[in-house]
Amino acid sequence: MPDAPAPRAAGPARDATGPDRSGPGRVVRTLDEHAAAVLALGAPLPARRVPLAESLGTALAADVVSAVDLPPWDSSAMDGYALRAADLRAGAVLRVADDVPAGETRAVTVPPGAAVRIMTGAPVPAGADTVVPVERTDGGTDRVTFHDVVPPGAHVRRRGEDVRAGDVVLRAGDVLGPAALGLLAATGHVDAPVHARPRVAVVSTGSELVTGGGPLAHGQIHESNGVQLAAAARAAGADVVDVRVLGDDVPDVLRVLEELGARADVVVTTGGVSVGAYDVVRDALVAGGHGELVHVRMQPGKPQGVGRLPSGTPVLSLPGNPVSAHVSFEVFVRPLLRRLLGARDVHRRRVRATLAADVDSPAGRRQLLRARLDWSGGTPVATAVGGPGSHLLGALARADALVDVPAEATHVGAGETVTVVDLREADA
Ligand SMILES: Nc1nc2c(c(=O)[nH]1)N[C@H]1C(S)=C(S)[C@@H](COP(=O)(O)OP(=O)(O)OC[C@H]3O[C@@H](n4cnc5c(N)ncnc54)[C@H](O)[C@@H]3O)O[C@H]1N2
Ligand code: MOO
Repeated sequence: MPDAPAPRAAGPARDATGPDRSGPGRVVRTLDEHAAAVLALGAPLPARRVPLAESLGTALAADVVSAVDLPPWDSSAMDGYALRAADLRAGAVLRVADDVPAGETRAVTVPPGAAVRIMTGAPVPAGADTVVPVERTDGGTDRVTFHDVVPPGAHVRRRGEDVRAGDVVLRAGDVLGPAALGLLAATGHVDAPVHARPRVAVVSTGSELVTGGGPLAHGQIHESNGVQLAAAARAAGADVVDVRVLGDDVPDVLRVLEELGARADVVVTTGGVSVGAYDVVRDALVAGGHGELVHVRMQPGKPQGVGRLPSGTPVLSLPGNPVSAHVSFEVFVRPLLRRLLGARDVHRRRVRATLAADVDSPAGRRQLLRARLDWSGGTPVATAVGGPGSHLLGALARADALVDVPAEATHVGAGETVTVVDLREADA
């Protein structure tokens, strides 16, 4: 994430088996160091032309030029009468010489001393420079009486006043939202040169996980991270090609990871990366020689795995706690997906906000605290929801922001200014 402290000059430290229980042999990194390491795993995917209807949320691989002027000709902004401004006076009565609906392709001219009935979006006839809305007239069809005047040039949209043929209307790296797609269509395009969407496979691990609803035995829980991460990947612009839920079986996890690696651009796993006896993703990454285990100095999201599968596909192993998985996706996976997608800006918007109430934070770990942002006043106000527990999914679902508490801070007081990551999806 931006606004970060500079990475340490020295190489990554190896963590001793100390009181933080991060585990022997783990690489210790700051959030920014790990985010940079993950981002370095990918580059924008190849470009192709994709129909506009399938391009929402993709990023342009090249600048796009307009084929036409917008508007393409002088057009009326109102239903009414087109005429020469010189002929308009309050109380004037003019002959209605013609009728121009939208879609009229005849070249119509308004004679001096006459008016042409015109509809919104229709071409303004030659000779006319002004449109009088129908409400300011008697609405006549043979002869029309003008109740009052409008300024010369009123309600005429000039050819090319919005976009000119040859203008670059969108740039490489722009992510296509609804308005951008509308602009592409209006400027004569039926498809767009965009980078491929990253193909993402999601793997949840844990013998306690149950899919498909139904009653739970003691010790079981409904699987949720797979659903959550797949949705987050789609919201980031990715294609989710597979979602698997696996038990705590190392050979099985290893086999599935390698299989998915051949079909995906990124494999995301959740669970089993900590220091427990059955942390199978950790063991599969080590057994397959596919990656390293990392202790990131953050909360939530401390245990992480990262590497490459035999196909070369990056594998990102997030912790199993639902809030940890979600926040880890936000700060590590999403920027990589945005990079593969070719987006110019891979990071979420960060804003300065006022903290509504005191919060505490662990020393030495950068905390990303779930919060709601109130934008109703001048400066946004951030209210933490649910506290720091990384199991608090109910609170996560109410949050729309992350308060970024620096690693060295152990307390931030009400009224202090904090940096906040805005999690709301932009309209691209
Ligand atoms: N002795 C230590 N224990 C733990 C440490 C530590 O340093 N020393 N770190 C803790 C931290 S911090 C985290 S985060 C977790 C991460 O552990 P894992 O990645 O191995 O995750 P699991 O143990 O598999 O699961 C944790 C938690 O999340 C639930 N879970 C897992 N997957 C799903 C899913 N797909 N859907 C819903 N919920 C899921 C799981 O049932 C557990 O409750 O380790 C701490 N422990
Ligand atoms: O680092 Mo864990 O992700 O705090 O719960």
